[in-house]
Amino acid sequence: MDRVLIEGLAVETVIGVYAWERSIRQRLVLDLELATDIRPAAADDDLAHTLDYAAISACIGDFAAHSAFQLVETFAERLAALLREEFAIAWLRLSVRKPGAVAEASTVGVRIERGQLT
Ligand SMILES: Nc1nc2c(c(=O)[nH]1)N=C([C@H](O)[C@@H](O)CO)CN2
Repeated sequence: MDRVLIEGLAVETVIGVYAWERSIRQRLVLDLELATDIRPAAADDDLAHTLDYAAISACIGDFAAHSAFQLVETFAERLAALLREEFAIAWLRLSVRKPGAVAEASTVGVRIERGQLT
């Protein structure tokens, strides 16, 4: 199956388990692979026949701006469910990274896959 890609998408959100994290916004960096057949869009050269990565990126930014989860796990799970519902995405792989959360690591985070590849 083909994929539409969104890589290195930076968003600002309230995220974290500790008290000091509840009153600040922190940066998360997301990578997404969205399964879709790109041939109909390519055949017609028509954005309406594919997953619009600009619209999806805007949706993610809005989701982050209005969420305040403790765990990156929860952020990832809820976002994956929202995107699959809103954009009829059969399968996706989503990485959510929280750079700077662990000083000794270049980054930390989670990667999930949801849905079925047909
Ligand atoms: N698996 C996880 N571990 C931790 C998380 C998390 O979201 N998932 N969060 C924290 C803290 O919020 C941390 O990011 C603060 O530096 C700790 N471990």
